[in-house]
Amino acid sequence: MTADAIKARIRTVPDFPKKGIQFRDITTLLADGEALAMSVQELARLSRTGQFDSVAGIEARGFIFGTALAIQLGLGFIPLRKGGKLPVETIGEDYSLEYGIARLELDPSLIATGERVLLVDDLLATGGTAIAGANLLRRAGAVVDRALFVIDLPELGGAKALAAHGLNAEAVVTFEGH
Ligand SMILES: O=P(O)(O)OC[C@H]1O[C@H](OP(=O)(O)OP(=O)(O)O)[C@H](O)[C@@H]1O
Ligand SMILES: Nc1ncnc2[nH]cnc12
Repeated sequence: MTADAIKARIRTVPDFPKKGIQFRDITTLLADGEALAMSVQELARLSRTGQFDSVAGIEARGFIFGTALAIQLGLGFIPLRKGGKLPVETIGEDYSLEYGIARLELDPSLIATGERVLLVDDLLATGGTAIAGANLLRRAGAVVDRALFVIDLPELGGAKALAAHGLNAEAVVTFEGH
């Protein structure tokens, strides 16, 4: 029921940002206080089977849910930023996603060796973004084996791709089709 209520608040926009993409737009979910709170509660519930020292979120939409979850769990938040945004020395990964290519960067001094980091993003499609995020965190010394999403698009194979990289992926809701 909770998942259905959350799903009902997500808007689907065809052919954005490219023809053939069914864009799952979370802005309608964010604008609904009850649905937003439920989404964060569901992420917190999924996280309870693990022990974490911090939460990392992926710019931009992953910052919203990742920060809210970190506050809920009483943990710090690690931002994985898009290329060229951080004012210090960074490590970076280039990657492909459902509709393009991008780069993520991390300030490795934010991570203690062996720190257990929970990776969070709004949506899992091909998994390219989350794998790049996990790679960065691991290069900085973190232990990363869990990733949580509000939305999974299973037909794009993201969870399988993450599993091949040692990451267990779970999501609050799924959408069939692209
Ligand atoms: O599983 P993948 O195929 O890698 O796609 C998923 C990623 O795509 C979207 O981010 P986008 O790069 O559009 O950035 P935004 O959050 O800044 O809108 C989404 O927020 C995920 O991070
Ligand atoms: N179909 C989709 N909708 C929203 N964000 C996405 N990121 C990657 N694929 C997406």
